[in-house]
Amino acid sequence: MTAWSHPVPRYSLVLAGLCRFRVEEVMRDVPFPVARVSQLDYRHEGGEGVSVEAQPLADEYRASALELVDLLNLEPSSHTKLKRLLSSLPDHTLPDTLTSVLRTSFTEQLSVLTAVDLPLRYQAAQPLLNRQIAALKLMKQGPREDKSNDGGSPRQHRRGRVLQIELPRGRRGGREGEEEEEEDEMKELQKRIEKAKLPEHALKAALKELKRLKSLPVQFPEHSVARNYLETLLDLPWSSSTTDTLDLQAARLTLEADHYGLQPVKKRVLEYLAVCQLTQGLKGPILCLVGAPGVGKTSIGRSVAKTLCRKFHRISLGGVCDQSDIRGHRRTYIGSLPGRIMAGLRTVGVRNPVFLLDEVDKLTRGGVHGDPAAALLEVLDPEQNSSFVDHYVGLPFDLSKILFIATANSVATIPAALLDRMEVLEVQGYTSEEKVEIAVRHLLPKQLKQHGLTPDQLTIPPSTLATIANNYTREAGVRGLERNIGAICRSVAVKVAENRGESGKTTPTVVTETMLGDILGPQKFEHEVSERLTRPGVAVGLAWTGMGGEILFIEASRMPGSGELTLTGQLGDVMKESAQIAFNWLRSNASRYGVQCDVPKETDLHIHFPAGAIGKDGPSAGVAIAVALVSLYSRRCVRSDTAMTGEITLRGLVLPVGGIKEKLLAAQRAGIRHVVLPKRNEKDLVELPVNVKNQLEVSLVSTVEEALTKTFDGGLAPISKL
Ligand SMILES: Nc1ncnc2c1ncn2[C@@H]1O[C@H](COP(=O)(O)OP(=O)(O)OP(=O)(O)O)[C@@H](O)[C@H]1O
Repeated sequence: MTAWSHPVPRYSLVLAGLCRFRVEEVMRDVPFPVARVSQLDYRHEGGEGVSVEAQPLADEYRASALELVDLLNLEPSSHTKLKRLLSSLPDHTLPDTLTSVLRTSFTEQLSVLTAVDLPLRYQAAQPLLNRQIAALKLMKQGPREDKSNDGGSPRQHRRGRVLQIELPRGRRGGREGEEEEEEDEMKELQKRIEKAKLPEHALKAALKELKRLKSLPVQFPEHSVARNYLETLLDLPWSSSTTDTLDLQAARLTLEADHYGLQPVKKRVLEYLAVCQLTQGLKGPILCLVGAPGVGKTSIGRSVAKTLCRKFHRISLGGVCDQSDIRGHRRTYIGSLPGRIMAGLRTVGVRNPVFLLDEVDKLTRGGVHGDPAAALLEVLDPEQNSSFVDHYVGLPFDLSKILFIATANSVATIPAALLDRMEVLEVQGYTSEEKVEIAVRHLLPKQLKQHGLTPDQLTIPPSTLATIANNYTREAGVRGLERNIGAICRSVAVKVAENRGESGKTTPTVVTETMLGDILGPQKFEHEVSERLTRPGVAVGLAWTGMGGEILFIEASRMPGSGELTLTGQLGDVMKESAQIAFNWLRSNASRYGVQCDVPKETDLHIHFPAGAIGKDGPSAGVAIAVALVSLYSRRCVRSDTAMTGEITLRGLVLPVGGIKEKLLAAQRAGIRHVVLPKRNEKDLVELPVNVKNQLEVSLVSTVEEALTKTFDGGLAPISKL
């Protein structure tokens, strides 16, 4: 098994306000505004303190700020850190910094920002800080009913108390305005509830929550929790859906237009859609598209949604290790959220979208907070999903109208119970020729459009595309190819933009193979097989991973020592056992091949699988290991155009292995001309594209003996019979 990780670039933009200024004149608007400004305040870092007049106000403000920190219930270490941070802030920046983090309205923030004179700024900022402190104190006391009975709701009493503590008389009008604003918002929510066409159980829950929301002071954390919940409830598509417009003929055309090749997958997808149409339902098995990265799995999902005129949403399951990712967190937790299914429904706004469950094979199983696969099972089970209850939403929601399509790189790691509910559709890797076709028909036009170019401005001939596919990428899919085409488009876009600036005209660019070095840098992959097979003890195996097929070098070497067998290259147990089997087969057959297999005592044997940083496992390298060992001990080189795959037994039989098509495509990509395969894999050759069949000579073998006759120039036959 192999694993690669590509670093994902992340950027952060930091904006810092330096001073207050007044715009005197706007000189230009596009591409960004440029203005002449006059500076209103500016202090050098660590500069002078505040004026004598402002100092008492500054001291009072700082004391309140420290009081606020004490009320925050922080961990001791965070508490100390925050206090230290506050003490390090100069007096004149404190009101700006703190106001920006307090719970304040936009108008209030603006009032602090527009106060250029420091005393005025403190006067504007202090009440806001006081209000927050009072609210925190009140919260600490806990919600209590106000006994004074002069009408109005308990919430108004509590709100009133907070306001009396901290609002100077002059600002009370502002707070009343805010209260009115909030009342309006409640009315708005009420209207939304009425309009939302909620089913009865959801309507009841929404009205109950609204009632609760009205009774909660806005400063209470529960207020925002209740509000978020109500908004989630109202955003869910309880009754809205799109109308399916399934026309099989049109579906066929869309699938053909969007994808080159992939005939078996398209055929099966059409069958699936036809059954959906006839049964007016989607109770069939969930389709699971399995294949290497970049072979078009997501893209097929998107086309299915397009053919049905449904909305499409992709849910990435990679790394999901907690069932609450699927089923949501219970609302008792602050910051709890609905699960990915409900969040997806909220995003698409209809209850019958196409959901693509991406990377089901990357679900982490057996997490401490419940198995996400079990939760997913419930989502996908047609018997249960008509009343799926997300922990956050807490109400049954009908998921049966959703069309789920799953994708995975390999079936091996899909949880068995999930796999049982799915119909696996293999999406194979592409040959070099197919990649060029895909690039010409789809990738290049797409990239041109994305970069604002036209075919008149940039042409990449098929021969150049083939060089990119063969020498700049080594992949089963076409994502790397698309990325390289994107890089060419970017470099041409610069030229086009520059030329346009000068003369208003563009010169067409035809990218030849010789230009690739300048644009994409040196070639990343070469046909190195023949160079590496010039010494005895080296053989080429064929491996299959979730990333597609690979060629795998095997190097064996012996040296004086004490009879030790060393295996390196991050091998899994099964692969180590394969090496042991191959070696012991050779020891028991050494005399028949006239070789001195004298490992015990006099020599050490070392077998290495290069690309040592990548983990490898599986039994399919057995034949290749045996061949490398025979090559080492017989001092004969393996054929320089040959690669092989197959499991071996101790008796020297060659057993069938998986991933034949991907392995043969990888061999063809690496410039191999001859492959040795287990005889029992003959049936897998049927699905091989004709051009690959024509380019590769295939030898089918049942025993290691037969394999040896095929892998050495002139063959290698035993000198005596068994
Ligand atoms: N047969 C094809 N015809 C046209 N375009 C294709 C074909 N195969 C792949 N592509 C294009 O290649 C790109 C990558 O495909 P996509 O994202 O669907 O891959 P994927 O199999 O879902 O990969 P992953 O497993 O990494 O999610 C997309 O731009 C897609 O349109």
